[in-house]
Amino acid sequence: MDEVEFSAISKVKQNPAIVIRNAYKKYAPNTVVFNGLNLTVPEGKIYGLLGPSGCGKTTLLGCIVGRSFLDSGSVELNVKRRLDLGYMPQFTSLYDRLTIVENFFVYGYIFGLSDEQIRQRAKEFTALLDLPPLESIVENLSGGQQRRVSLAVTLIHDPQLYILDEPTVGLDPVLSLGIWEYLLQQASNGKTVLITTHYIQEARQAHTIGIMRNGKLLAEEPPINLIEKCCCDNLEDVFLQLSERQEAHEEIKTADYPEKSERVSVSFTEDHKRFSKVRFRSIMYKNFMLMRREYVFILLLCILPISQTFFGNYTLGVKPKNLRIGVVNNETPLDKCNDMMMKDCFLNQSHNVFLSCVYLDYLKKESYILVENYNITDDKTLAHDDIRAVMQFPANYTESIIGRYMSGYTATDANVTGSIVDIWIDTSNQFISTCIKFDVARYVFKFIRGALENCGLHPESGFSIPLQYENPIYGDFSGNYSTYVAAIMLTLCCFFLPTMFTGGVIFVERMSGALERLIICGASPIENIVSIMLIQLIIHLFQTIEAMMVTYLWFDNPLEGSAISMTLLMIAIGASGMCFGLMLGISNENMTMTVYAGIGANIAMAFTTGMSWPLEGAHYLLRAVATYLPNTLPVQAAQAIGFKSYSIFHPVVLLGFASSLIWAIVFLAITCVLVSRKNNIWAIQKE
Ligand SMILES: Nc1ncnc2c1ncn2[C@@H]1O[C@H](COP(=O)(O)OP(=O)(O)OP(=O)(O)O)[C@@H](O)[C@H]1O
Repeated sequence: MDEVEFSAISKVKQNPAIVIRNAYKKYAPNTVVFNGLNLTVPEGKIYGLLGPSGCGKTTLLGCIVGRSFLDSGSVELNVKRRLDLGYMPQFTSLYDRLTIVENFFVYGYIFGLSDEQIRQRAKEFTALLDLPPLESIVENLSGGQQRRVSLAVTLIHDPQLYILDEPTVGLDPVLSLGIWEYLLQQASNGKTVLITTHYIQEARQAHTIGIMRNGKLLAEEPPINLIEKCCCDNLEDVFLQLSERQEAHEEIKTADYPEKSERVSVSFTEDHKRFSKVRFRSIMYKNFMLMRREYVFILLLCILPISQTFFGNYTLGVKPKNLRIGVVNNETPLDKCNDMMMKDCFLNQSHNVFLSCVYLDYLKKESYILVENYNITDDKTLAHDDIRAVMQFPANYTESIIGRYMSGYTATDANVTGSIVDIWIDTSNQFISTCIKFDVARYVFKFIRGALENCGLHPESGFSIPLQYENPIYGDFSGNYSTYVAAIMLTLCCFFLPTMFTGGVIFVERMSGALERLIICGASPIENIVSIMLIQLIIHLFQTIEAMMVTYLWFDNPLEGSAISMTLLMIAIGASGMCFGLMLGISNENMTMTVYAGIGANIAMAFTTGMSWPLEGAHYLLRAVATYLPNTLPVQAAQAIGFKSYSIFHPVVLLGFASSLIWAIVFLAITCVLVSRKNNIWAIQKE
C-alpha cells in the first residue's frame, strides 16, 4: 500500500477549477485553522470535502468565495466573475420574511436575470427539489425545505462553479439522492462542484475526495483509490485510518506558521465596480418587499414620532395640577369663607372679610386642593405623603394686615408678626416645590392688589416689590418649560429613531446571513448601505414632518424662524443618527448590545443637551465635552431657529448643521475601519 502523504498536492491531471496552495489561517493565536493546506479541485468534477466538525471546511469555502481571508498562501479559481460562482452557505441565509419566489427574484435580479428567466428556473427547481408552493413565506418552512430553497437560490443563475456547504443536511435519503444525481448530471455538463458533507458514505459519489484534519488535507484522491490504498471497506474506515496516522505525526501541525499576515483573498473582475444599477435594483426590490411584508412595523415607525412628541408635549413642562396643600387657618375655618369676601373691602371691619380666605381662594382657583384642619406635627414634618406643603395663618391675620397697611413703617411688631403666614414645603420633588414657592409668593402680591382694588385704592399702594418685568427678549411671559423642551424633543426624536431603525435593520440582516450572501453574490456593501439609508431617509422625512406638525401646529410651540430651515436641520440630525445606527449595527455581535448601546447613548446625549437641566450647571469637564456631542449643537441650532428666528446662515445654526454632518462622517469613518479590519463582518457568527 502506498503511503498517503500529508498535505498531498493533487495527482489529478484535469484542468483545475480551484487551486489552493500553502494556505495558513488562524482566528486567534490558539485557533490555527489551516496550517499549510493545499487543495486542487478538478474542473467538471464533484469534489467532496470531508473532515471532522470544526476542522475548517466552512472557513475554507469562505476563503474560496471571498468572505474570509487567508493569512498566507494563494487561492486561484478558474472563474473570474461572481456570476459564475454559486455559493450555498452552511446556514440557510435567506430573507425569512420573503416568500420563496421573492427570494428567487432578489438573487435572480442580482445576477441580471429577467423576470421570465427567474420564473423558468423557479419552475425547474420546484420539480427537482420538491419545493413547497412558491408563495410560502420562508420562515414558515421546515428546516429541510429552507435548505432546498437555499440550494435553488444558489443555482438560480446557472453558475459554472458550485460551492456547497452541507447541502444535504436534514434531507431525507430520496431527496439527497436526487440532489446528488442532479450534481452528477451538472458535472457531466462541465460544472465543477465543491461540496462539504458529514455523511461520509454519501461522498462516495464524488469524483474526488479531500480529507481535511488539523489544518491540512490528509488525502485528495478518487474515493475508490483511497479505499484501495488504505485497504478499507468504506470511506469511514479510510477517514479513521488517516486520522490515526496523522495523530502519530502530530508535531507536523506546529510547522512554521508565517509571521506576516497578508490577508490573501480571491478577486473577481467586476469587484472594482462598487455601484451597479442592476444590483441596486435587486436590493431595493428586496427592501420594498420586506417593507410591504412588515407593514405593521412601518406603521409603528410612522406612529412613533407622533406618540413621542404628543407624550412629550403633554407631560414635559406642563404645570402640575391638583397639588394638595394642608391648611391650618387659625383665623376662621375654611367653610366660613364665602364669595362675598372676595368682593368686599377688607378695610371695612363691619364686612367681616377674612384675608386668609381671599388668599386661599387664589390657590384654589389655581387648582390647588386645600386640606382643611390640617394638623402640624411637632417636628413640622408632613404627616401624609400626598401633602406637598402646609400653610398656617395666624388668628389675627386680617387685623394685622390692616394694621400694617394703615401704619406703614410705624406698624407694631404684633402687626408684623401677625401678618406672616408660615409655610412648610416638601422639597423632595424640586419641580413641585419650586412651583409651590413660585405660586404662594405670586399670589401674595396678587391678592393684596385685588383686596386694595376692592376698597377703591391704588393697587400698588400695598406691599409690592420695586421691580417691573418688561417684555421678554425671546419667548413669552409664561416662559414655560414645554416650549423650551419642544425643540429638544424634536431633535432627539429625529436622531434616535433613525439610529434604532438603521442599527436594527443592519443587525437583523447580518444575523440572518442574508446580507453576507448578497455580498458574496456580488452586491457591494456600499449598494446595501445606500439602499438601507435611502429607505430610512424616506421614512425619516415622513417622521420629521409628522413630529414637526405635532410640535408646531398641534401644540403651537414657537417657530419664529423658517420651517424649511428647521426641516433641513432635522434631516441633517437624522443623517447623523442613521450613521450612528449603521456603526452600531456593524460593530456589535449581539442584538442586546446593539439595543443597549443605542438606547444608552441616546439617554446620555439627552442629558447633555440641557433637556433635563441646564448644561451650565454640569461639571466643567463634562460641559466641555458635552458641547461637541452629536446632539448638543444641533439642539442649540433648533432653539435658535424656533425662538430667535435665526436664518440658516447664522453661525449658531451653521454650527448645528456642521456638528451633525461631522458626526455622520465620523460614524461612517469608524464603520469603514471596522469593515476593513474585521473578518466576516457582514454576518453574525452562528454557533
Ligand atoms: N469568526 C470566527 N472567529 C473565531 N473562530 C472561528 C470563526 N469562525 C470559525 N472559527 C473557528 O474555526 C474553526 C473552524 O471552523 P469551521 O466552521 O470552518 O469548521 P467546520 O469544519 O465547517 O465545522 P462544521 O463541520 O461543524 O461546520 C473552529 O474551531 C471554529 O470555532
